[in-house]
Amino acid sequence: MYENLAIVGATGAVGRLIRQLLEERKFPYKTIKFLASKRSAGTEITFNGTTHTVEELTPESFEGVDIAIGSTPDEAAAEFAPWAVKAGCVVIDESGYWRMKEDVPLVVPEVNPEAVHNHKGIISSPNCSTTQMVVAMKPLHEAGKIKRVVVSTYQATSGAGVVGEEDLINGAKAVLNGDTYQNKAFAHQIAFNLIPQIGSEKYEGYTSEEMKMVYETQKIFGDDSIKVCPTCVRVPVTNCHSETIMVETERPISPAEARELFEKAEGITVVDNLGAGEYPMPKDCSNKNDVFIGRIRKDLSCENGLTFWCVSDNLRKGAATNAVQIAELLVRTQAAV
Ligand SMILES: NC(=O)C1=CN([C@@H]2O[C@H](COP(=O)(O)OP(=O)(O)OC[C@H]3O[C@@H](n4cnc5c(N)ncnc54)[C@H](OP(=O)(O)O)[C@@H]3O)[C@@H](O)[C@H]2O)C=CC1
Ligand SMILES: N[C@@H](CC(=O)OP(=O)(O)O)C(=O)O
Repeated sequence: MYENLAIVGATGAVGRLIRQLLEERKFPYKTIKFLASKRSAGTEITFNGTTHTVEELTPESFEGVDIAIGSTPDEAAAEFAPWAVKAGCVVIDESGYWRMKEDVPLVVPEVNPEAVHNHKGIISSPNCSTTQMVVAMKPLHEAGKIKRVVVSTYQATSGAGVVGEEDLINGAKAVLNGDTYQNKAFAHQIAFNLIPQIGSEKYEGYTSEEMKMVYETQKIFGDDSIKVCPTCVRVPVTNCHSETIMVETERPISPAEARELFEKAEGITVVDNLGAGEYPMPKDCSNKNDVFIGRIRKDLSCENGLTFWCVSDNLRKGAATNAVQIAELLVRTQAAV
């Protein structure tokens, strides 16, 4: 039975939303505890009308816990997940640390729900830019087999956590007032600027964020032959990642067919009327769980190419919503046994 929960990293940007989503979606539970680092231990959180004290994460935190949803930095996830598994708990982890490990399913419920059953205690939720892209790719891949993807991202500052959000707001105020501002999350000023680097230098001139989009996409589809060419850019938008996605398929898919496939797909909302100025924009997609798609058109440079615009709330579908959906999948599957 999955009825005793722990939320690890409960005070962070993603953790806050996980709490909100569990309330919104009336997630069933008997007990719940909220864990964070020593810094936040002792602070109070109200959840479903009850006040809880945040506890410091320790090896003993998982006694009697059935599911832990973790949204901590990689180093903390590397440490706590084995403690939880040892205590008999299933971990759903948001961090990058476990995603590419063997025996750790990387799950997006709209794309590869069956993978959830292959876990040995740890299930990973993908990188936020990858998640929205694979949700969009899924119906096209099923219909026409995607061979190649060229993607450019426009990533919001909330992707870098609470301090990323602060760097945009406080940095913008400082620029407007002619003051100096010391960034906490970014290497360069983000207000009134674009930064074409997310993560560290990783492989052949690609960053770690970009290589996550390559490797995680292949793992989720179970197909290493899908080629992905990503460019990840940080933009001065507080929330929601946007992407231009160009796919090349084995058989041609017309824009009309793609629209129909997107409209039928789970977790996708189409907003696509260029003449009327209607397309997804971060300000409209924030606080929503779906992946939004617009500007669907033929790629004029490629025989079987299709291109479109895709926006999704990186903290929701890119992180918290996806993790809570995985937990719901576990609960549903258990109920069905
Ligand atoms: N933001 C996004 O769009 C996405 C984020 N993710 C991943 O989710 C994870 C969390 O990201 P985000 O919420 O943005 O980050 P935040 O920095 O906003 O939050 C981090 C959380 O982890 C806790 N924490 C940090 N160090 C430790 C530790 N040593 N032991 C216990 N708890 C610790 C913090 O607690 P305290 O308050 O005590 O510091 C806080 O609750 C990261 O791995 C990130 O890569 C994944 C997809 C998208
Ligand atoms: N790096 C992403 C968010 C994130 O945390 O990704 P990951 O969980 O793969 O480190 C961003 O900054 O937008």
